Amino acid sequence: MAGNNNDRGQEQVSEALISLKGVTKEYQKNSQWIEAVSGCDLDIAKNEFLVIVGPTGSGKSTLLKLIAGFEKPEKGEVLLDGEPVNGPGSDRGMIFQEYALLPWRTVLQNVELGLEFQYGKRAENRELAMEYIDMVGLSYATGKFPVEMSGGMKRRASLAMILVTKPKILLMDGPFNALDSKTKLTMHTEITRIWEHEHNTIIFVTSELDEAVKLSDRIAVMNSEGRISKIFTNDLPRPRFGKAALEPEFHHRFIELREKVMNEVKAGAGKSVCDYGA
Ligand SMILES: Nc1ncnc2c1ncn2[C@@H]1O[C@H](COP(=O)(O)OP(=O)(O)OP(=O)(O)O)[C@@H](O)[C@H]1O
Repeated sequence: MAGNNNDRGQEQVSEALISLKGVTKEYQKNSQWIEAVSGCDLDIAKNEFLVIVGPTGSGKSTLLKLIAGFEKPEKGEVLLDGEPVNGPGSDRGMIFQEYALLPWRTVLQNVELGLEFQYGKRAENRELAMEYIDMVGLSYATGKFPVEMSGGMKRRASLAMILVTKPKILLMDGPFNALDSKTKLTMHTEITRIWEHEHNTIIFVTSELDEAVKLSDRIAVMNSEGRISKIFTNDLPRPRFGKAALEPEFHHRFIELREKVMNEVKAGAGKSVCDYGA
């Protein structure tokens, strides 16, 4: 079974925060039923930064939606702290590729909205919103509307909107796709800093292997059959930015892991599109 074909990464999770047990999700596509996710077993530890990679259509987004509770499995179960997930909850915050900002609200008003949904209008919402806007480095732009902001600023604002509600689990689906490389680098530093500060558990989908190796504790590879073919443990020391990343030994290990993951993705791509580059 695919879930058993794991690297030692799977063995290291002694106490799982999230457990997927034999999870299968089917969709009807072109009048046929397909298994978008097929018999997945996966344990994710508290405070872990897990990155999921795989070819197009391998079920990465579907796996996140199952953990978020937006989708229900046909077979198997998703457990959170040992309890079955029956729907979305404030303990899980999902960040999509698209921005979730309301165009007629400023940064501050958008971030406050997250709190209003959860707690209603309260005096302390503004102060808390400001704290998280500061955390994502946007304090200079609290009064700006989405139309006045760059892609990077909108990502930051979306991140603050979710983070302010303090979800213990962050589900991030290609959150930094389509950002220019400089902004992406800043976002990588920021999300790592926030994760270290807030101690949340992050499950992050990407189509970029550099991003996967830079951010992860472990990397789960999905294949064209919707299965997890392998889980790699990422032993690279942190921090992984700036001077540390320029050390020859670090660079060598970085490339080595990237290659291994790349080979696994390619091996599992089948006929599906594999846009992970050379
Ligand atoms: N709501 C849906 N209805 C029908 N089919 C769906 C639905 N959502 C996903 N699928 C199909 O399920 C499979 C897995 O989709 P999913 O979006 O999870 O893959 P992915 O790995 O995230 O892909 P990508 O990297 O292209 O975003 C694909 O074949 C997709 O077309």
